[in-house]
Amino acid sequence: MDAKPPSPDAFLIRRTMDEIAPVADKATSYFYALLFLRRPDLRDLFPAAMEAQRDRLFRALLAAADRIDDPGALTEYLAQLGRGHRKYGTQAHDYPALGEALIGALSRYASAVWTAQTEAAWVRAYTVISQIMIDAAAADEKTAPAWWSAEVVSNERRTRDVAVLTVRTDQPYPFLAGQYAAVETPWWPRVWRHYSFASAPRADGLLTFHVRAVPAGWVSNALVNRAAPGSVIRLGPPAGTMTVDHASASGLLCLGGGTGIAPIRALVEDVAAHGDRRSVDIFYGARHAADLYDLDTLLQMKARHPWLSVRTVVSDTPPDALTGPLPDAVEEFGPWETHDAYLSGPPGMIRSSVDTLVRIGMPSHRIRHDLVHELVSAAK
Ligand SMILES: NC(=O)C1=CN([C@@H]2O[C@H](COP(=O)(O)OP(=O)(O)OC[C@H]3O[C@@H](n4cnc5c(N)ncnc54)[C@H](O)[C@@H]3O)[C@@H](O)[C@H]2O)C=CC1
Repeated sequence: MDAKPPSPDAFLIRRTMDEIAPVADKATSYFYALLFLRRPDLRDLFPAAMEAQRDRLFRALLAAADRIDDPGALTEYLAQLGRGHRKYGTQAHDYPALGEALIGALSRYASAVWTAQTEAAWVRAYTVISQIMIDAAAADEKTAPAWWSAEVVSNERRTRDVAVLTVRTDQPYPFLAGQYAAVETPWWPRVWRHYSFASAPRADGLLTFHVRAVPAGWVSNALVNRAAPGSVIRLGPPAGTMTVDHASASGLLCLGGGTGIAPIRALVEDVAAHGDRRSVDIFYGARHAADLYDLDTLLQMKARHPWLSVRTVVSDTPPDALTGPLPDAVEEFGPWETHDAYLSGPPGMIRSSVDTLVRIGMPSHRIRHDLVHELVSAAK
């Protein structure tokens, strides 16, 4: 395969990132120190405890710069990021200060490769990045609120640490099955975490999330253990590209690990609602059989829909059915060349599932999942 050589700017940007990688922690701290020194007022847009936020913004900027040679992917990623930043209260005039802090941190921690050309390449990249974000936010402002208030309707405990939360938004919330939203609780102001919708859009407008309370997970523990009917949380705009292409007739191969089963369930409802009757094969993975908290619902769906198959894969204890890593089980039942794959679960599962599927011949453009770095924060 002929990989296109990077543009001169992309080459300089990648070289800076390679230099920064081993000292990314220090560069991140310095980035925020510079930012708050120059614009103390921006401190209020961030959570009180910065450890939770730490490198998210800095990493998002680096991820964007890394796509500078791929305008399609760059625009899609940044437009979503720009819209998503409205809920933090970010204004167009805040972007120059962010750019200065970014370049200040990079020039200090990548000093070995920093030249006037490198700086010029970063200035050009940041100008493109910030303009796409600003434009997307401005366009979104015309049609959508910066965030939605949502009242908890029910909090149903499924296992010791997994809860199903149902909420009602104050205004209509348009989204697609397979997408996710950032969620903020009243107990941890300005700390946002991503959760996938566990059902397709419903006639009653209610939204559902599956949340596992993970150790040291502020938002997840608050949602599982404190959110009760009447609690009000905030939601950012819908995001994510793991949605069904209804123009295609291909079967869907769905891998859901742990609470990653939530959007898979939404996809099944979406296929059913469109009357597509495409084959949908679900592999539902968990560490222990007792963690397959949503199996009953999936089996009920299977009883209604002859085109749906559901297989469970338990990795850490010997069950009566399939054992071992989720991707291996999928390989056993292949080939899947005529399917589109939908992957949802822990980052490690997504990475190894992509590797397995590509290895057994599935073209990578048929594999859908959301950005792993976004989902890492989803776990907390
Ligand atoms: N749209 C998405 O991609 C969504 C992702 N998630 C993420 O899914 C995760 C769910 O966590 P838990 O319920 O605690 O699941 P878990 O950690 O108990 O694992 C669930 C499944 O993934 C497999 N797995 C875990 N690590 C793996 C690895 N490195 N390689 C191969 N397989 C691996 C396990 O064997 C099991 O089958 C969270 O990180 C959450 O952020 C949750 C909802 C939606």
